[in-house]
Amino acid sequence: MSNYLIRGATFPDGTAKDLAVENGLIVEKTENAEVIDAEGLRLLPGLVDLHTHLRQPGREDAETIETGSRAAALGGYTAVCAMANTDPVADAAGIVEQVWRLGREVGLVDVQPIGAVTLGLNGERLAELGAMAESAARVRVFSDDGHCVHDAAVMRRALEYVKAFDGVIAQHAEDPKLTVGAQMNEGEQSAQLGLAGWPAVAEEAIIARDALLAAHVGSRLHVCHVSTAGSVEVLRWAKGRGIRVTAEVTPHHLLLTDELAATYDPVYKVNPPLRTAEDVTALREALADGTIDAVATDHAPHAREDKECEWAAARPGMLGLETALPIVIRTMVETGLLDWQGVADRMSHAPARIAGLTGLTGNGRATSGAGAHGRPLAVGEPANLTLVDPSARWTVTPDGLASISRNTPYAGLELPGTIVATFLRGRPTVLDGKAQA
Ligand SMILES: NC(=O)N[C@@H](CC(=O)O)C(=O)O
Ligand SMILES: [Zn+2]
Ligand SMILES: [Zn+2]
Repeated sequence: MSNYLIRGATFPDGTAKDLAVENGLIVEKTENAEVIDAEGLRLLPGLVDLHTHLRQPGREDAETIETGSRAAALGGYTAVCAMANTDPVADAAGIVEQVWRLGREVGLVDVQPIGAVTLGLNGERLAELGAMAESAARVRVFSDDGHCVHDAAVMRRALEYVKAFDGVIAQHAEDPKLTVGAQMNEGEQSAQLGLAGWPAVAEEAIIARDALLAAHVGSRLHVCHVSTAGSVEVLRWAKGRGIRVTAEVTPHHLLLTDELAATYDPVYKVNPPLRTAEDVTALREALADGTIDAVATDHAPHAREDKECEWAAARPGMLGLETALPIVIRTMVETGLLDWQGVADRMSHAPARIAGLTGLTGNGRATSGAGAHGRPLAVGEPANLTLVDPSARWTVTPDGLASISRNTPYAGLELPGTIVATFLRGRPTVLDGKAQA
């Protein structure tokens, strides 16, 4: 394994200095190192994605663990949490172990499987949460994402169950009775376009209910892809009461609005739907003040036939891994809402903490350093690093992305920030902006 000297990089706190890497760790100094000139570049702890759809097993025509891992590394990620809505569903130890192992074989990012909450995502019977937690994949996050755990009694039992191993239930907050046939955000736009609406209350009511359940049970709730100003209010209230709830927002909900539905281009169809400009403003403010803890991509690749069709027939979801940091730079950093320390927190430290990937147990004691993410950029820590050129600008082209799928909503858009290098435990997975293997 090579040694690296990253020279003159600007750390999240704004100081520029050298960083040495040896045997996978950040060290005081190193010799015979490969030197990387990082003057003017930003150094971040390796990014961690709480919400990635890798589609393997089952839809390898849309993405595989290998292509998704490559997209993640190119986006500056060193760890991704793989959603359970695969085919078969990741609702048992054997399947999460398989995903985890395939991730290790590819070796470009750490793939941390998320387990399903209920068997087959059917919302009725709890999956083998304990067996998944005890498996080699060490699952801590459970989610029926794509579906809401809508039965309050099932949600309560799931929250109770995961308490034993400091697990967390990541809820796709959508009251299904309020979104039957929904195609986009319910509001002025949907009325004009004549499309069935997905009202904000369908999300907000479930977040409020689940926050109360989490408080009742004394367990941990995470809210996936928060999309409305009202949800932000509910989260603020819950956090103010000391309820253990965390939340994520996607890059697309920080940038795009429901006006794009007027194009009838299914690339803009996503769950939860793109909302209004007022919602976007509230989400940005909430991410800035910490009401929303983390940015998560909800990277949702879809095969051509599932997107290149009529709006109503198209599957919801958009690509996100390779554009997430640039969108955050554009919406949060260039607007002055978040500094780079904030970016490091919302895209690495916080998501790693929520997913239990920091290598520390709940009481702060170190377990194992090997799988640790979201750690400080300090001597002795694993060298999971992302090097960014914040002043470079690039134009998104679907064919230029590493994903198998092409459903990026940003085609033709110029974005700030390129990923120059990504290091996973001291090994470059991206160098000079190119994936290594
Ligand atoms: N976000 C989406 O629109 N789609 C996701 C499921 C989900 O995140 O709810 C998918 O799996 O395609
Ligand atoms: Zn979802
Ligand atoms: Zn999702």
